Amino acid sequence: MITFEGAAKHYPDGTVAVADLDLTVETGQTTVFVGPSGSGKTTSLRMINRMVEPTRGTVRIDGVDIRDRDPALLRRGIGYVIQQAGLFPHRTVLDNIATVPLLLGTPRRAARARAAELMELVGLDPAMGRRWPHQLSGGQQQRVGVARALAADPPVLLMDEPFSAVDPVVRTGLQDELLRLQQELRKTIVFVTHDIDEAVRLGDRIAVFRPGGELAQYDSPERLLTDPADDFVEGFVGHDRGVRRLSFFPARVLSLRDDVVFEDDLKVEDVRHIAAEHPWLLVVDTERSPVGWLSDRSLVDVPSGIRLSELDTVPFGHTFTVETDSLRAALDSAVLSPAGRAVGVDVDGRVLGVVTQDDLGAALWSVTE
Ligand SMILES: Nc1ncnc2c1ncn2[C@@H]1O[C@H](COP(=O)(O)OP(=O)(O)OP(=O)(O)O)[C@@H](O)[C@H]1O
Repeated sequence: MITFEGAAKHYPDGTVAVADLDLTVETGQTTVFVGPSGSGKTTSLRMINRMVEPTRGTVRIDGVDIRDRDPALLRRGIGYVIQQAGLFPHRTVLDNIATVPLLLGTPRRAARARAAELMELVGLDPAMGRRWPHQLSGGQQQRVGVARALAADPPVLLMDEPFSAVDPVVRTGLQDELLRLQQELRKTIVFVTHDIDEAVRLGDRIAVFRPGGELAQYDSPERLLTDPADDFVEGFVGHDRGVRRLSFFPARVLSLRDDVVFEDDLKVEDVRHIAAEHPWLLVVDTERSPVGWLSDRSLVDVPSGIRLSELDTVPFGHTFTVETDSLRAALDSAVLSPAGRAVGVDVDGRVLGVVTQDDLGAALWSVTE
């Protein structure tokens, strides 16, 4: 447990970087510091490993005032990951990861073996260990940064905007990887970001900072979206927080219909009676992978005997996974679908059914009211 007790940082020029911070970071959880630029997130984070000394107040780790700890020893128990990884350019990837164990006197062979294991843990091919940092993509470098921070197996991990320099797709992949790692490792993570979506995705608890280094709200992601403490937090979490909240409700509450789903070896006359009542039919192959949408109008002039596989279909858009996705993913799937309907699949990508906008609307009202 990390506790800030009235911790403040004032600079001689009068800047109040952090004002009287009282906050407890729970062991084994991910706590996210989020807020606009200059609101004191990084300063607060760096108080934890004594890179910044508070001008007032106290920071404790497991009850011990960190001023009573030797900074070098303290930092051995605290991994630190920064934006753009901060790798040593003239060391191979493997030696970058092995930096701390080597400093602590671990024999080179053992340190490199451990580094190779860590590469696998963060989703990198250990064969990349012989490369130089500049020979990796930005996302791969961030993974190396995470592996390096984990090398001494510290109970605490500080992450300062670690994923902000990579593109959104890579960023989502890195977030997924961190969620997976955290399931396994249960470190005490403090993560700084500007991005409320990232905070909601990764945080067990979120601390929202406001300009002037004040804590505006400290809550679970769901509480933050449901019940923002004031106008500042409401503005910061965004006026679309209603839609964001849907990420906390599972898509499996939806009722899916499969009476409009047809395998593509059927003939047009087998489906005409359904098409008379439904504007869109979903065609799947014999493995139940989605093929595309057929509109009722597109069947009008098609002679009998033609198989569905011979017809042009409209792209099915993107699917949602019923067991693991949220209502937000289902809504997204419906909104982006040319048919205005969401396609629900199982974890192997087989179609379980479709959800119409009416069904979706009814489910949204019932869970969020
Ligand atoms: N050495 C310093 N001297 C004076 N002011 C400083 C110093 N270091 C930081 N500050 C100020 O303290 C405030 C908080 O900075 P901090 O880096 O903690 O903010 P942040 O929320 O992490 O911002 P960002 O998201 O832009 O990184 C800022 O106004 C910054 O300019």
